Amino acid sequence: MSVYRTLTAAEAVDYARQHAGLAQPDALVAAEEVGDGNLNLVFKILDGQGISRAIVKQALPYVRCVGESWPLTPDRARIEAEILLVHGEFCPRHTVKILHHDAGLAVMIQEDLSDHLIWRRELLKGAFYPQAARQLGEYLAQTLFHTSDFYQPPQRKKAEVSRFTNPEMCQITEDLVFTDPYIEHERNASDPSLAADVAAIQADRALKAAVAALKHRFLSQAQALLHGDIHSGSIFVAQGRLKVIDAEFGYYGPVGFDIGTAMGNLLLNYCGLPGLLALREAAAAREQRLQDVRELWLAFAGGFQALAAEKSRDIMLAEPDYVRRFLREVWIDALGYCGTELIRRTIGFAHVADLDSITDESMRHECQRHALNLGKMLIFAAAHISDADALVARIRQNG
Ligand SMILES: Nc1ncnc2c1ncn2[C@@H]1O[C@H](COP(=O)(O)OP(=O)(O)O)[C@@H](O)[C@H]1O
Ligand SMILES: CSC[C@H]1O[C@H](OP(=O)(O)O)[C@H](O)[C@@H]1O
Repeated sequence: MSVYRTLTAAEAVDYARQHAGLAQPDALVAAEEVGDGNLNLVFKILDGQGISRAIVKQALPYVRCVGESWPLTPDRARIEAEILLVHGEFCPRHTVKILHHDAGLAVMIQEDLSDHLIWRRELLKGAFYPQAARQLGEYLAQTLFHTSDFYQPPQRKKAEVSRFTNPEMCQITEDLVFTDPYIEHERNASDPSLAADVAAIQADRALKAAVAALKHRFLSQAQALLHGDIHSGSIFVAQGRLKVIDAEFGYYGPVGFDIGTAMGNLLLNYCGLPGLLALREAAAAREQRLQDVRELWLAFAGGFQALAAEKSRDIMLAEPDYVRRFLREVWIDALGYCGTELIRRTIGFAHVADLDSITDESMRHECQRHALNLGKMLIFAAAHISDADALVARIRQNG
């Protein structure tokens, strides 16, 4: 195993030449660092025509957007690469291909997806990808079913839980999603005019108890190998195509966390649209987002149910009444986690462009308040929302 060092652009090119497995490695001549996430270095490796042929992604030993004052395990790169390999085995159509990885250097080489676009950026412009939500639901059904106890032999599953124990990254989620927004914390960030809303959230004992229950399940329910941070910025789309990247927060956790995070990011866009687009376009795009949320759930639940009927290896778990009961539990969890994502992306450490890029201040605050209220409603009402149509009706009632 190699010893860790941070790669320069020139070293990234050499590395790709040696390890990407391309037919003409010497055609690779330059690298461009394009990382725009919170954590890592990402190089596009270019040929003589300036066309990107592969991606070299390396974990830094700290949180990139903060600096060396926030150290962070580079082992997250091994976990990310290995999760994407597992997910790629079960859903190759919608998982980025990992061409090579090295745990010592905390580096991986991925297929280049430059012929796709980041979904969040498309959603900000009001662009609609009618198949994307269904494809994301399919990715979630395949990856979560095949890594769950429905499919994995129990001894192998326990070994996998251990291989993917990801304590430092989980702690970030535990803190940033489930704790900081509900207390005064220096990592939180929100517009000063939301101060009263923030104070109300932080004083709401019933809300804190409901979020505590969600946090407890995140801490203790090893149901399946999650992506762990499946937001629209970690999803590439093109017409009829969708690919998931960036699984470094993954671990064995509650299935509803992935579903809720994905839904939450679609709903953050729903809340932000009136501040991002003109009235008519915003209204149309909002309808598409509601359709996306519905499709996402139906594709996931339908896919999981079909896989459970066809491929479950545990004959007890395969009992159709139990599968239905399990999916009901996932639904309730997902609505709760959708609520916590809406809240943490509005008043916590890591925000989203769907709200923060709204330039009109009062409109931005209105959209942010909407996200907070929708988040609270979902956390409280989760167990009383029967299905995807009832969810859409509730969201409409909420504003
Ligand atoms: N496989 C890929 N193909 C093309 N561009 C990529 C690929 N992976 C990452 N990128 C680019 O790098 C950016 C950051 O990647 P990401 O994996 O989200 O980093 P981080 O882990 O720091 O959040 C993406 O938004 C995208 O623009
Ligand atoms: C200190 S990490 C903050 C935040 O960043 C991650 O998102 P991204 O995919 O944009 O890097 C994750 O959501 C973390 O909660």
